[in-house]
Amino acid sequence: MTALLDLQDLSVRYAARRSLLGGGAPRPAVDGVSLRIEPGRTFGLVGESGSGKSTIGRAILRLVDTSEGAIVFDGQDIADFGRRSPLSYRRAVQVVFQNPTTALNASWSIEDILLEPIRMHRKLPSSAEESRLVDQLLDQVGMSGYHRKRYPWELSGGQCQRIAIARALASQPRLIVCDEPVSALDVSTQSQVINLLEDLQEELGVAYLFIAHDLAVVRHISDEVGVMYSGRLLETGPAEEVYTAPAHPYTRMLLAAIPIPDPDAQRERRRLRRELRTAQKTVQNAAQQDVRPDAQEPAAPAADPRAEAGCPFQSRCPLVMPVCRTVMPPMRPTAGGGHVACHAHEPMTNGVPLDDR
Ligand SMILES: Nc1ncnc2c1ncn2[C@@H]1O[C@H](COP(=O)(O)OP(=O)(O)OP(=O)(O)O)[C@@H](O)[C@H]1O
Repeated sequence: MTALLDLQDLSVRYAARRSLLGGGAPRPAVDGVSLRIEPGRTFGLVGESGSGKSTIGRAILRLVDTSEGAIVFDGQDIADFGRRSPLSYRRAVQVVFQNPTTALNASWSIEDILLEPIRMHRKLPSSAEESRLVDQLLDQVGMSGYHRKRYPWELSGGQCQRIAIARALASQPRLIVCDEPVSALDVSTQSQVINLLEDLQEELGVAYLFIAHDLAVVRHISDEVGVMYSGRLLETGPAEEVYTAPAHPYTRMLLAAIPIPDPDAQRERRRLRRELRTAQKTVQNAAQQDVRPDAQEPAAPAADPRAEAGCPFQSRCPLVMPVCRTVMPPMRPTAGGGHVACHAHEPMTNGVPLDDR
């Protein structure tokens, strides 16, 4: 299937912040990220704070410039648009931000908030039709006509997020960048909003880039998942595969940190920890037997992962090897149809380890 959105080796650098030590080269906030989103599907992008997730969203929305690589939307490199995106792109790609109360203009009524994108993008022949569309959008996000004359500050966080979703839908987008859309909501509201997004996707065929710092949040909504660390994508794959057979030590650590009351899930987590310990021993044994000079060097922790060569996860990785300190591992296929950037991962070809062929 042709990708709706195709990020090709995308890098984004912010201008270096001034420090007492002087400027220095700007470090990439996003470093060589490639991912694809098919029409009507959801890509869940996870990683801890500062890993570069929102920067990818901002680059897609053209709020920051791309330093290297390309963002191809529906077959077109968006760099070809020039400084200002055409209305067609702004119509096709919408955003829902984390904080619904600040994302909505507090001095506008809900009706005005929805009428603005309707007038900009839909060009309906009469105000009666615009008004009908306001009702329809409210209905689609589970709100009623009663809310038309209300203001954002009169609504709950969950209701504001529903309005933000309705506003995004007003232009009939093909992709919505959902940047931590449920992080500011309580747990029961989170699942309502996620269910709503899933229902809307089924009804409208819209695709989502769903950004979250928590793997648990993206599990059910995502078709594909990508795990970021320090500007790099370390693992991608079909959501179920990433959750049941995580290939990167960082993904395993993130999964092991999710609190789950379910005994089956706890068993699964113990299995993941065992797997990680076994892999750790295998790597340590291999390093001891390795006669290469660099194999003898101790794995010193790196102060700033992005300032170092090699894998950005090296300073926290239980499987770190000397090569991890000098060479960024390329993305290699995993048995489950995903890709992982890890030197400790057994390379696969069509699901078969290379050494077993
Ligand atoms: N405007 C900016 N100027 C300079 N550096 C920035 C700017 N915005 C973000 N950064 C830096 O870029 C890196 C990636 O930030 P980004 O916001 O994309 O991460 P994130 O994974 O979305 O984290 P969070 O969930 O906290 O938003 C961080 O090191 C951050 O400090």
